Amino acid sequence: MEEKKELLRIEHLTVSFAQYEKRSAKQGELPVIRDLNVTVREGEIVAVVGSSGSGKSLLAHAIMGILPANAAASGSIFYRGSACGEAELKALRGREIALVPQSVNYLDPLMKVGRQIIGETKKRQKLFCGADQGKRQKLFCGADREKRQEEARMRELLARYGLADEVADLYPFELSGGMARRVLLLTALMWQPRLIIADEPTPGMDLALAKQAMQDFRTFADDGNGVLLITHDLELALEVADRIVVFYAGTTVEEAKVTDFADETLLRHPYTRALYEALPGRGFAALPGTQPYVKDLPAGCPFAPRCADRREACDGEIPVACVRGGRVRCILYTENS
Ligand SMILES: Nc1ncnc2c1ncn2[C@@H]1O[C@H](COP(=O)(O)OP(=O)(O)OP(=O)(O)O)[C@@H](O)[C@H]1O
Ligand code: NI
Repeated sequence: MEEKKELLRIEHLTVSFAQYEKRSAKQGELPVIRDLNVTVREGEIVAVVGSSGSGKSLLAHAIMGILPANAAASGSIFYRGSACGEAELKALRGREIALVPQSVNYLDPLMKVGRQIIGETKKRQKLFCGADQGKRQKLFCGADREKRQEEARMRELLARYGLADEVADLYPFELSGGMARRVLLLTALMWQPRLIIADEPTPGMDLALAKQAMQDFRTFADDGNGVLLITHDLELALEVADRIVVFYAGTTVEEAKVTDFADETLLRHPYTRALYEALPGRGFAALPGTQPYVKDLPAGCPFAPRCADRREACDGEIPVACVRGGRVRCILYTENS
């Protein structure tokens, strides 16, 4: 079978925050993401699964080029085969890559919802048509017809997510949390980008709407686009994704096909197996202990303190191994272990 074309490839991404050390004017570096790898191909939904604080949102922000000012990133981000620096990412986020942010605070509080949904689409078209060619753009885009089409599409999307037309005339503060989430989601769908980065898109939605969102992601991916679905909900991810990337304490510990989750013995990393054991259908066996805070990360494997298979070599460097068509970062799969 022909390998699908890559949309996004992230290699060895590291994100650190500059911070002052206690009782000293010295600035230290706090790495919160370390050596992280993710790939999304055309036609794929890739789910990034990990518990709170594992670095999922920071990954989304690194891809969108919107990390906070005190963060420094290194590593490589490729979009459709081209390496992207800050400027390239900025251009892409207006056109090709859309974010469904985790926080509803991303809505502009001073602008009516409808204008925001359509405004984002306009911004994108401007980039396509050439920003400084105002008049030509009007002719080129057929302004009136275009506007009617956009409004019709917006109304269709609003209805699909159980929102009345009137919602377009509200300000964000007049929306409930769940309504605001739906607006963020349909804004991304409205753009028709090539890649959607959806950071916890469904909390606050009821089951039917969450299912609708997943179905829309599936259709979007089947049209040859890509979705990076960020979630702490493995069950949801298993329903819709093609591949699962498991995060633990700021790094990728495993990359597996969804079908690997049909049989526990196909899973590779002890943490992935622990997540699997915690699924409702598997008896909710919660893993004792907590994910370490980035400041207290042990050397070597961050999961080692909670791992039943722990051995001395876990304290050293752990390379990524390719196993059964997936990837794993665990000493059990390296030579001489
Ligand atoms: N601006 C910041 N300054 C310092 N540390 C930060 C900053 N933003 C995030 N972090 C730290 O980076 C780590 C990863 O945060 P991130 O928001 O990516 O987690 P997450 O996996 O998205 O969690 P959640 O599931 O709760 O949304 C956390 O330990 C967090 O404390
Ligand atoms: Ni997050």
